[in-house]
Amino acid sequence: MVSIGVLGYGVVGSGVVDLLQKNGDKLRQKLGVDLNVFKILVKNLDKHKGRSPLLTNKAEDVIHEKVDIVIEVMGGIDPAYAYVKKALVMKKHVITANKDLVAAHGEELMALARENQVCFAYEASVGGGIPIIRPMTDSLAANDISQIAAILNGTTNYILTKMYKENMDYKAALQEAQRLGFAESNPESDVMGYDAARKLSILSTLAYDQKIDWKEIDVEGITHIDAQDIKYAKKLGCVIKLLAISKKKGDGIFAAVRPVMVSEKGPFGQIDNEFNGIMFQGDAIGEMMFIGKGAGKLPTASAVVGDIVHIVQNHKGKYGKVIVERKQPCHKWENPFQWMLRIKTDDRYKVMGSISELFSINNFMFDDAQDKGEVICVVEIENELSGYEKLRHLEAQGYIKGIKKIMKLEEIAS
Ligand SMILES: NC(=O)C1=CN([C@@H]2O[C@H](COP(=O)(O)OP(=O)(O)OC[C@H]3O[C@@H](n4cnc5c(N)ncnc54)[C@H](OP(=O)(O)O)[C@@H]3O)[C@@H](O)[C@H]2O)C=CC1
Ligand SMILES: N[C@@H](CC=O)C(=O)O
Repeated sequence: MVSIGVLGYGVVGSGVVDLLQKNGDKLRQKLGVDLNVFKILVKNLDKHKGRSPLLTNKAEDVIHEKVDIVIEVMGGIDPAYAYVKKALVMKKHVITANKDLVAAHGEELMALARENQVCFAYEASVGGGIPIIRPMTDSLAANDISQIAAILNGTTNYILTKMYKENMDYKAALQEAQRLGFAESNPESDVMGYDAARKLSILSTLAYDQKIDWKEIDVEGITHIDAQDIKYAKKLGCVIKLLAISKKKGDGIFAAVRPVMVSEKGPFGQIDNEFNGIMFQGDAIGEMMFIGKGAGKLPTASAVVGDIVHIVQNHKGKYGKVIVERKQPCHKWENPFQWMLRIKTDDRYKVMGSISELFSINNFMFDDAQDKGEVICVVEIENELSGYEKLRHLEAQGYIKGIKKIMKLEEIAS
């Protein structure tokens, strides 16, 4: 029998316990052993009255001599970090879905796991139910990966889908994502793009064999996206997605998280709701995309239970390479792209004149009657640095009250 301690009984923790129960027979047949939940840690026992006799509010009941595998699905850094370290030192295998923890302390915890001859597995920390960590560490290891482009946050993708397809307002869509268990306990992490940046840092570190710190990734969230942006994106045959992109550029690495307008019919344009999509460019495999549910109870539990199976089948403490070399990513997009600009002004004609002088214009698209005080257009940009330089010139003209820009990509060029 394999004894499992679970830290956390929220969306993911309860999903893991339910899934182990639901598919217990099938797992027993596959593995030849029983998977038995020993104890489950929660913060507030009163909240869970009558739900399970295994609940406790004492961590030492879970990180216990009799336990073989500790599953950390509490979230946050404290006390999760201390609990995971304690479990590894006690030579327990550890599985986590906690990207905050993996992005901040992953390398140290992998090294500690190796030292103690146990596994530190984190499949659910990126892409929810999508198997992506093990493909990156094992199956795709023969490739030199040059680029990752991905939708990595289910909550923001759900919000943007609802705003686009059902004209739902941002706040209502966020509340729905919270109700469905997609959002973090502090959803700022989702909507400000930090969650996607953490996941991009985990994937990029594995892809490029150099530590990419999530705090050094250029991040823009979706809080400023409004119904007008969605309306203009639609007019252009586009949909707005929060994309996480990293790519090798000579000796450097570009890494950013941004809302981007992509073609409605393209590979990212069709990934809706809580689904994630992760596209790689490898020298042997070429382009490859993984799509699936990136958030939610059972999809995430599926990845956690997959890690249990992996540990039981291998049991050697080999899982997870330890990356020590650090790399600071650069933030500026170096390929041609377009910006949709929304410029607030009292003097539209002057602004249009200035834009025409500074930029090559693809399209002026505002509606005279509706879009009062705004000039809306799509302009061609050679690279981001030159684009910002031109914006500075535009702002210096004085009759501009504010500029909003959203990147538009025809394709994610390598
Ligand atoms: N939700 C999702 O779709 C996904 C989540 N994840 C990650 O999985 C982890 C868990 O997420 P989720 O299940 O949604 O979170 P929840 O907020 O739903 O659940 C957290 C659980 O941990 C318990 N907990 C939190 N802090 C403590 C503490 N200090 N001491 C004891 N127990 C504590 C809570 O106890 P109590 O119930 O008493 O409050 C609760 O049972 C997070 O790292 C998240 O980022 C990863 C992929 C997808
Ligand atoms: N809050 C996260 C949950 C999964 O990691 C998301 O919305 O993607």
